[in-house]
Amino acid sequence: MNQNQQLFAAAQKHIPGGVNSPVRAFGSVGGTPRFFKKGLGAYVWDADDQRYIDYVGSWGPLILGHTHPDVLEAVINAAKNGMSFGAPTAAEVELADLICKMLPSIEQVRLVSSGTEATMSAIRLARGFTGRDKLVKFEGCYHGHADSLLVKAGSGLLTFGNPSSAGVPASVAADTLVLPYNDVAALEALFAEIGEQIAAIIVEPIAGNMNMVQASAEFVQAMRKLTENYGSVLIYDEVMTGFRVGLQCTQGLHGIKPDLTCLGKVVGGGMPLAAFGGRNDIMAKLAPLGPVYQAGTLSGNPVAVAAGLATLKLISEYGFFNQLSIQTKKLCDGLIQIAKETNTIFSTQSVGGMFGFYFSKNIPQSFADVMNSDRTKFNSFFHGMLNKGIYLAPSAFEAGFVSAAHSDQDIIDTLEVARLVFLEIS
Ligand SMILES: N[C@H](C=O)CCC(=O)O
Repeated sequence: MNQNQQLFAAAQKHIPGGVNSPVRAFGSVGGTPRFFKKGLGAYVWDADDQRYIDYVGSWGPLILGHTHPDVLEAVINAAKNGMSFGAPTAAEVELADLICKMLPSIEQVRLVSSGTEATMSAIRLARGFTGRDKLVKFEGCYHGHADSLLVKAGSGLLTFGNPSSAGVPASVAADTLVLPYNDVAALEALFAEIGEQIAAIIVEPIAGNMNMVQASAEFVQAMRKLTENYGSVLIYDEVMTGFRVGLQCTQGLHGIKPDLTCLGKVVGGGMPLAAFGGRNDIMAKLAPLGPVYQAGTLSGNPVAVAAGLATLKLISEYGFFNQLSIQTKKLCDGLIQIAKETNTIFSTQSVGGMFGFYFSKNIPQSFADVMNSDRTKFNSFFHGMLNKGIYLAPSAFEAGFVSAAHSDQDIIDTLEVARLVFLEIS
């Protein structure tokens, strides 16, 4: 047994499934998860000292690559002054100001510790604000693991083939109404029927938890118009896309202002930090100002805030997203070219530093399209790449990420490996 195998066996003794989050377990692709011991720039090293070019980036946060020197320095300096106070700090005021400056839809923001906390709190707030219970979500979207959101969800639930979790009371799930993604007619019909009862729509505006599916312009406009007309709250879950697809996130690309936005991943620079924020009148309902309770001992943790601030400052530098988009597109264009040359049915797309690839002729527009892609082929591709030093997400239902640390040579090396693997599996 190699080190990864030994560690996985040992891990299963005291950690359920040997992992602290299900998607890490290589569930649908099979095989042994890699246990990482080091990350630097675009690379990670596993317990057997195998180096990989990393396109997972801790599932999205590491837009600058692993252990960026400025982020590291900020974290070390902050930690030296205290790991946690459970009290306000100047740095969290600076981060809140910066977020509000970068995203015009956010007038007030609250910092939390995970994406799940952000979405869970945003939904409670939307319900408290509207006095309504019903929530609309879309099939294949994953908004963290709060009870009311584990209904027909993507990410690890899809990976393990169980899109609605056990342990969620039917009474809780009953208020979550699930519609197909990008289906304007279904959305209009639901609002026409019970629009006055709907507290909120929550959506991944670019769904990264069923691989990568983009909301159409018509769908975005319909969500905005219907929520405005019926007094419901539009929640953009930009935990994955926030500061990843562009400096003003997906909402900037869509040219709309959601009522509430959830952020995570990049905003915390690789540390446990997330946020939710939006309109003043809605945020004013939060305790201690209003009746909606939300709290957290580690919320606004100074070390995490330092990582977030350092990261947001670096990605705000002129040309950052332009360069990141070019690099990500180079990868996708290269893959398409190789797929053509090897007669592989394949499609791919990218926005900013986020990409999806599918063993299907056309880029998926819905959950059903993703389900119809050739996932057996995905698994073979994944393992072929992994064995040759390229680390992709171990699931056909997760997006990929390019960081500023991925060099031209890294992309060239990745494409060379992809060519070999396409030939192997075609
Ligand atoms: N898709 C998930 C979050 O974005 C992947 C991370 C996890 O569930 O551990």
